[in-house]
Amino acid sequence: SQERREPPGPRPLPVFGNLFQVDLKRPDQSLFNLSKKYGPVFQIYLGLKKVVVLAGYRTVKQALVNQAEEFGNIDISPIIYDFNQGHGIALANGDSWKEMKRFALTTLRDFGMGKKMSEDLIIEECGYLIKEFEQLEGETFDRSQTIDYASSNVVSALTFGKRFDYEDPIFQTMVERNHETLCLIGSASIQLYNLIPWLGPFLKNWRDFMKNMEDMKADIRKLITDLKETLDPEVCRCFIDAFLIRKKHLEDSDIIDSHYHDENLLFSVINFFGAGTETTATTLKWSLLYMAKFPHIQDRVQEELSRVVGSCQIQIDDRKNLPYTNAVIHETQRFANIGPFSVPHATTKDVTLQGYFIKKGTTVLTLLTSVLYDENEWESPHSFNPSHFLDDEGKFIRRDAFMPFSAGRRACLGESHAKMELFLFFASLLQNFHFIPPPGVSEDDLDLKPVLGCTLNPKPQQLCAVLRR
Ligand code: HEM
Repeated sequence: SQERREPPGPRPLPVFGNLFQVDLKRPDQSLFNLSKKYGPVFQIYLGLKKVVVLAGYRTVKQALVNQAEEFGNIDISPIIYDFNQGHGIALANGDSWKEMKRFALTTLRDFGMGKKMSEDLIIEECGYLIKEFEQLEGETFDRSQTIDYASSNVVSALTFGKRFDYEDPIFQTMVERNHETLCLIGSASIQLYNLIPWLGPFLKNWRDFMKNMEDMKADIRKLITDLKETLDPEVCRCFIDAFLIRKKHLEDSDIIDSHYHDENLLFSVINFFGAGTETTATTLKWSLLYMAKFPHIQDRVQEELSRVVGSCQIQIDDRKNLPYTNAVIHETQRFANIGPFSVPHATTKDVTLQGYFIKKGTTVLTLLTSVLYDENEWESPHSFNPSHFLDDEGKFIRRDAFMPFSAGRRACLGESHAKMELFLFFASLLQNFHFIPPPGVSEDDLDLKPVLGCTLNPKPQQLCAVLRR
């Protein structure tokens, strides 16, 4: 019947499905192109697996916001199950997810409202990051590791109640391993494993992944143990403390089968570290590359910063007086589009979307590329244009299709935190340094084509940070 009409899509080959129709270098672009042919709701076969793709702001919003419940599960593929066995926040579903997310949101909000905490620890980290750049004395740098460490330290301070020295070998290993694990999850051989799980032990990437997970869990368990041993229920130092205190309260009231158990703590922490490090760091790397690439935009940011804050310490309250800087950060997130697929979702029940029937448990990709580059929403989607976020008087404006954090009930838990971090890091760096291509390289030579890792990353390229003071 009409009710059961499946979404259209290209005809699949046996076994391979539509794999040959997807450019693996930019799969998101391929799917965006297919949506122009088949419409905003279409299906493709990645091998034997059927996936429904949602494209464009209107459609993605309709699913994630208006039908939030129906489209609100994460797709638990075999590798995701190996990752966390259903525990934690980012890759879990059901009551446990709901309770963990609620708890994490409240806890982060409390840290932000105790005002000083979140803001101060980001400002402190800015200081360390600036010192690292100063030491370069205008020499070239490739932007990567220091920024990863700074970003990871903000999440670490929230979760473990302490930052790490950039030279700390254990910390360096944790950051590197986190990156490697995310890349492994995205690798071709792990996708093969997802289709044919018994292959696991024969695949090097799967074995590496499992080993990484064990090492990561061991490191984090150790950090948790240290906090447990020094826990004072009257003083909450970090997320882990907040969790342990809640757990103790429940146990003291003889509630022992709650969701507040060691595995949920362990994987929530792993999620914070995993979701909070790479995303913010990659965005920041893009922002510096754009500034070197578009010097007239950098000049305007620096003019605004000089005029509004001068050489004072930048604080979050300054954001409302820095509309151009804020617009540049938003445009960076839009244009860089670091998580083009978001996280694969799955339907929680049979559902109809725009007249198409989608069965319970179907994998759904919300194509964020098609939202952040939606031609019906953005005046000039294919160019870096901060005016997307400014009105005629130069005031900052929000845009509905600004959806790098996704939307609806699975929306990013760290959104307001990440925004604070991006603003303070970016504005402090631009206040102190001018970013330019290295000697002998012109702005035109800087390459904006992304490389697909676990996020869309800038190509490794050298830049110079010239002190402005
Ligand atoms: C620029 C920075 C960031 C971007 C672009 C980003 C983006 C995203 C996206 C697209 C999702 C998936 C939403 C979905 O499934 O529909 C997500 C989920 C999540 N993010 Fe972020 N994120 C960022 C920073 C952070 C930070 C700093 C944290 C931690 C403090 C964090 C924690 C999480 C968690 C825990 C989830 C899972 C939420 C859930 O499943 O309900 N993220 N993020």
